[in-house]
Amino acid sequence: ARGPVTPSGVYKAGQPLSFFLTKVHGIENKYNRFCTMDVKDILSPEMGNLTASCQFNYMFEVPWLMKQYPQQFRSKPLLLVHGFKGANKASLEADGAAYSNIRFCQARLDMPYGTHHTKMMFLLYDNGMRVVVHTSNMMEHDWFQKTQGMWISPLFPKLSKPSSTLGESPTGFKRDLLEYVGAYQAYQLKDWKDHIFHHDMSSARVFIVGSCPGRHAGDKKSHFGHMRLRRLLHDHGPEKELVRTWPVLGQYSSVGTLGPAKESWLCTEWLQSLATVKGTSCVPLMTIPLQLIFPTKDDVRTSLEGYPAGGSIPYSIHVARKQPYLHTFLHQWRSEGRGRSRAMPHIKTYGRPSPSGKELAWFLVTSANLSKAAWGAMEKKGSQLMIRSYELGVLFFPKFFEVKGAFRTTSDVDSIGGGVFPLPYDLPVTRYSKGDKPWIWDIAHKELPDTNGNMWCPP
Ligand SMILES: O=C(O)c1c[nH]c2c(-c3ccccc3)cccc2c1=O
Repeated sequence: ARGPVTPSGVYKAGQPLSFFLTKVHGIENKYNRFCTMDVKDILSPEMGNLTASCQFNYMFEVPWLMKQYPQQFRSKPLLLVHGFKGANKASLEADGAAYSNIRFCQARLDMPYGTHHTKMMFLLYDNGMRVVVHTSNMMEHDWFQKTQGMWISPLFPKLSKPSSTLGESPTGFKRDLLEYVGAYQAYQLKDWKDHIFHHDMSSARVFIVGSCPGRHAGDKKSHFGHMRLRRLLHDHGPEKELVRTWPVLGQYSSVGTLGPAKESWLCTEWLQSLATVKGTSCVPLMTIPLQLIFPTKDDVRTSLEGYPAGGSIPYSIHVARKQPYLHTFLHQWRSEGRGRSRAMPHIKTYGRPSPSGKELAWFLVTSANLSKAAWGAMEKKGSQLMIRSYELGVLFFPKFFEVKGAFRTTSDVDSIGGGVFPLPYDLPVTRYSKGDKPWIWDIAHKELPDTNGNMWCPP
């Protein structure tokens, strides 16, 4: 199959990878024709006859969300999984009270500074179930003029009886999804765990990479966060020789406090995980180029949205000031091939591209920004991994898509074919120019006007 084949046989994607970008409004149609989906496409009757759904997310505009469902699905049971507390929780629940089909599940956030970032849809149909793992908040602006990503599962058929072993995929998708959902320890998710038990997920070819709050020790240490990625790269990653000179790539829309020096966490613990190859994590980190993609002030200023795009790129001056070393790794947001150089990134992706960018040893699309809260930080001499937030992503390895060696890549998808990976941005990356500054959301930007002729004067 060439990706999600809807009942009418309409192909919404050109590849079995099922990795899409969201539709960007206001750009040439040709850039929204292949490997793109709008929120209404995902919820369309063409994907299945919906009987219930569950939306895991961070931010919700409830009236807008309800309008994204086709009229005939707006009365179906809808569970919203969030991490809000206090007034924010009350406000969200008040918004939902207007809809008798909406129920809520508040994810427990016991660690300070934790957030429920995970963005996932469970879509239950009369003939099966689909899982969508993505990067967009359930609010209009996130689906309008930004670069966002998603993985849409094949239709998982219903099993004749529930099973934790039947319906397992070569990547352990069903087991790992159940473990992730189980980590919430929430009674409101029991029915959805049962639905997962009841479906055959053997067609899933991606690995789940999740984070959940807690101090993970023993064998659980490699079940979440960057240690989960380290374990998967150790078990299924590229041959050491193949990627010896290949960069590690990180692309994200916000950054946490990573410590006073690159050796504090970024270029030691975190890079050690992402640079892991088949069979070993012992690679000379000094020889591994680290390439980070993060929008410049001018990328935001000249974007389709203008400076307001920066309202979803919350990099604080208080954090930036503490880690000037980070800026030496930064590269511009460039997506000429996908027509998205002016659609600011809210997608988060990580991978191992060849120096030319023509090949890719693995690729992760996730909710996780570049932060210790999301990826975890080792404690107690590396015996436990402390994670603050819920995050979720899916990891693509070539061999699980019948591709020998590395994926061939393209950032120009109008000729997408088997085994070619549709990148969200242009590779090789483009370093910041002299004078380029990273976008910072809580300082004024008044030197030059944005696309709409406005300046940026945060309160
Ligand atoms: O999970 C997500 O997608 C997002 C999570 N937090 C965001 C914030 C924020 C920053 C500091 C404190 C609280 C919220 C601001 C703007 C966009 C986002 C966002 O997009």
